[in-house]
Amino acid sequence: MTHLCIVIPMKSPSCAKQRLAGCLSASERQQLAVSLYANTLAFFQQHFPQHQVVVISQSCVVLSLAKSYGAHGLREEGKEGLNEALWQACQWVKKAGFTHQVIVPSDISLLDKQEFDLLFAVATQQQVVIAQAKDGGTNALVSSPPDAIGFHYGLHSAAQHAQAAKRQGLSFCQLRLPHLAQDIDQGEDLDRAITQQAEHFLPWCETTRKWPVKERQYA
Ligand SMILES: Nc1nc2c(ncn2[C@@H]2O[C@H](COP(=O)(O)OP(=O)(O)OP(=O)(O)O)[C@@H](O)[C@H]2O)c(=O)[nH]1
Ligand SMILES: O=C(O)[C@H](O)COP(=O)(O)O
Repeated sequence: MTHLCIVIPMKSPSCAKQRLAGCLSASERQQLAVSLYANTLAFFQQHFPQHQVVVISQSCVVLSLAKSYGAHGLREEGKEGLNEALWQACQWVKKAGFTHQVIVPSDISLLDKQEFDLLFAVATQQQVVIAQAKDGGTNALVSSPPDAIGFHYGLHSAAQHAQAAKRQGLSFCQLRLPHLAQDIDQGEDLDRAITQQAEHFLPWCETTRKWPVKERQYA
């Protein structure tokens, strides 16, 4: 019996999207981070209400927003970074008796139900499933049991997670899904997202008066 918990790690908005500092102001970066995060919460509440969602963050505002979308909020202890935050969340997921943990970042520009239907279906057949990010990162990580492998988010993390699963003799597979591969890290990612999914980003663009500016210079 699959009992699946979705874990969303979320930085404090004031610290988020630092790589966009070359093209967005601090308040624009904060607005973007929060709108992507709220969109992620709304997506799972609407399309996968049967799955528990857990958010881990240092920010009370982030945890309060999680609660408003029916998610459970976990207060991150210390400031050790993403991998430590995920380890803390994983202890809660294990203790709560979930068989599968699915880590999803808060900054995927367009979440696609069919891609997650596929991810969750594969998760019933493999102990680890890695949905690669466009830059070699990890944009979704399924593990069963939740602590099946350690967390190696950072440079080339998809390969790191695959090696960890292989080392431990676990069944695993890597997926490259068109929308799930697209998180927003750099200015070019933001322009692509606004251009390709304008209707989805319209509220944020209008709030911040930002629109794809072809000649915009990115740092
Ligand atoms: N709880 C928690 N979440 C984190 C931490 N670092 C990153 N995240 C989250 O992990 C996901 C991937 O984050 P990154 O792309 O590395 O960070 P970012 O804030 O989106 O962008 P940068 O500031 O440019 O690195 C996002 O959902 C972040 O909010 C952390 O230390 N703690
Ligand atoms: O995917 C990862 O390992 C982390 O999210 C960091 O990668 P990113 O900075 O490309 O999002």
